[in-house]
Amino acid sequence: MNACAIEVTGLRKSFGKRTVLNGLSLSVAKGTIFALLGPNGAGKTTLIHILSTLSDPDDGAARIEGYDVVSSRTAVRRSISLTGQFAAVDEVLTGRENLTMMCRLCGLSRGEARMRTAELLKRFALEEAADRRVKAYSGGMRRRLDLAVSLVVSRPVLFLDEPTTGLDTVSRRALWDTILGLKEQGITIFLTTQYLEEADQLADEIAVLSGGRIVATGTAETLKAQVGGEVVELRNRQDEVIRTIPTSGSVHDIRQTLNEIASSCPPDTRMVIRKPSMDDVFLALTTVEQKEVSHA
Ligand SMILES: Nc1ncnc2c1ncn2[C@@H]1O[C@H](COP(=O)(O)OP(=O)(O)OP(=O)(O)O)[C@@H](O)[C@H]1O
Repeated sequence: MNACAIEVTGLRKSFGKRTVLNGLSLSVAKGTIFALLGPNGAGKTTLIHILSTLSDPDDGAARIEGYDVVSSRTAVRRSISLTGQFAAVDEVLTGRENLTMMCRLCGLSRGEARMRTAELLKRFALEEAADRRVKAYSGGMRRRLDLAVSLVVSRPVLFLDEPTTGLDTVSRRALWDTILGLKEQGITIFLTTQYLEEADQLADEIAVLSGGRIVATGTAETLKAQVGGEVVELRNRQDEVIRTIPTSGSVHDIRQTLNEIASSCPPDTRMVIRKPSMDDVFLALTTVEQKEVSHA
């Protein structure tokens, strides 16, 4: 049995002269959470559209649960659920009506639809708001409803395109718990995010997308280790970070760094040495890639 839920090799996609995906390859193990991390416009949604058969690649191949996204479109669609960036629910209907409608569209009988709707309202903590119109829902409630709607029929692979964008911290954390609960049920989750903390908290594996390719993959820990052992952080009098510099942490390296920066720092600059954060990782990896692209 293939242990990969998603396999992508050499994927390319351009819009006119703009190359968005430039030979992208990745694989996602079954039953894991995979986070694709990239800044605005990096091509995350473009990749999700190809993997969910909404658009075709120009070149390369992608398989979901062993099915090719171009030649076995129907089998791929039967293997996936997709929650996009914008809530795909009807605002005039209530949460319960939206769910029941989707259940009926998916072929469930009236009785089955009622039961499945009640189950999903409970699972996504929407019971209290079930009979309110969606236009009165908060952002977090809408996201939960959107997720519930996409899970009316249980599929092995779930795509979440920036699931927590625009949510406040409390709603974001609540949605993380929901996503982790779906993983516990054995669902493979492929999510895109701009939030490093989200990738750090949720994902078994993280991939950084930059310049149309995956520039690094690993766990949050291995990615941090890749950037270097420590970071020298310089702070001004107001305690604001003015610069961070990766370092191996050795006395020799830190002395060399200090020699290089000391003359240009105001006298009250303070220095701390700390482990790199995911922000440092992201900056280091995408900056190197941008330099390579602009020199190409
Ligand atoms: N149908 C299209 N026609 C032309 N250009 C497109 C099309 N779809 C996407 N693009 C361009 O491709 C690039 C990548 O877009 P995409 O939406 O995949 O990025 P993203 O990483 O999801 O960004 P965001 O985080 O802002 O959603 C952007 O420059 C976008 O303008």
